[in-house]
Amino acid sequence: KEKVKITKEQQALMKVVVEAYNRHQIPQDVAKKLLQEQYSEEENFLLLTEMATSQVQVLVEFTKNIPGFLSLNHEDQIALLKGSAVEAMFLRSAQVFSRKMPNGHTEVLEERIRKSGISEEFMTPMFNFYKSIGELHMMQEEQALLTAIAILTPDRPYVKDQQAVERLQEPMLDVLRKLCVLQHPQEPQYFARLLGRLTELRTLNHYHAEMLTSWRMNDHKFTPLLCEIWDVE
Ligand SMILES: CC(C)NC(=O)n1c(-c2ccccc2)cc2c1CN(S(=O)(=O)c1cccs1)CC2
Repeated sequence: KEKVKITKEQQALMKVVVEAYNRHQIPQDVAKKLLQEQYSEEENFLLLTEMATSQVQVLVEFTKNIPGFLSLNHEDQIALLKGSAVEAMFLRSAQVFSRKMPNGHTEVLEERIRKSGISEEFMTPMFNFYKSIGELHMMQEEQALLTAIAILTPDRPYVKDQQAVERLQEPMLDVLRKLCVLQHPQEPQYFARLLGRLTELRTLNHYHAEMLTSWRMNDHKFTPLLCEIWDVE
């Protein structure tokens, strides 16, 4: 059985990505607000708008710290950010949702999200995803690398130089694969399960587009940043 070894430069790459991931966290006070006293549907929606807007800012800062990203063609940088924004939001949501919270908090959080004006039909796939991420008990290195891998997806719409994006994504996939083998020796399928979550994420893109349409119907307002990153209005 070949001994899997993470090289010095892979160690360095992982360190940069994990530090960037941890440096750019959503302000806890915003997440805490969701757990505080009873909110109306309208206020829950506004809170999610605030959290999602803050997360997009965090996403942009994290992405700028991915080695090589800023050397990509500028239009491609925008195409990758817009193409991955919703997936990164769902991935971050799943990580926030499956974080160990004082007992009862997860249920309160779920309640607030369910009462925020999002149509019932999107709740099941959304919460199924949160739970499927939670079951993986991902380490923060895995969370950071998986988010970077999702952002560096070469076949997003309008990406011109896909090879350049592949050249950035492949080293991330290599180090994540080795990390999974080293951290989960008794679960050889773990890396494949992580990548399977990325496939599940893509289906959530579709649900999100439908959510947006239904919100627009009942005249829900979003922030300029969300409108820009989601291409609405
Ligand atoms: C952590 C942040 C990024 N999560 C977040 O904002 N959530 C969370 C969520 C999940 C777990 C814990 C805490 C929060 C659920 C939902 C959203 C946002 N979206 S949205 O972006 O479509 C939206 C924006 C405005 C109105 S609806 C709807 C669903």
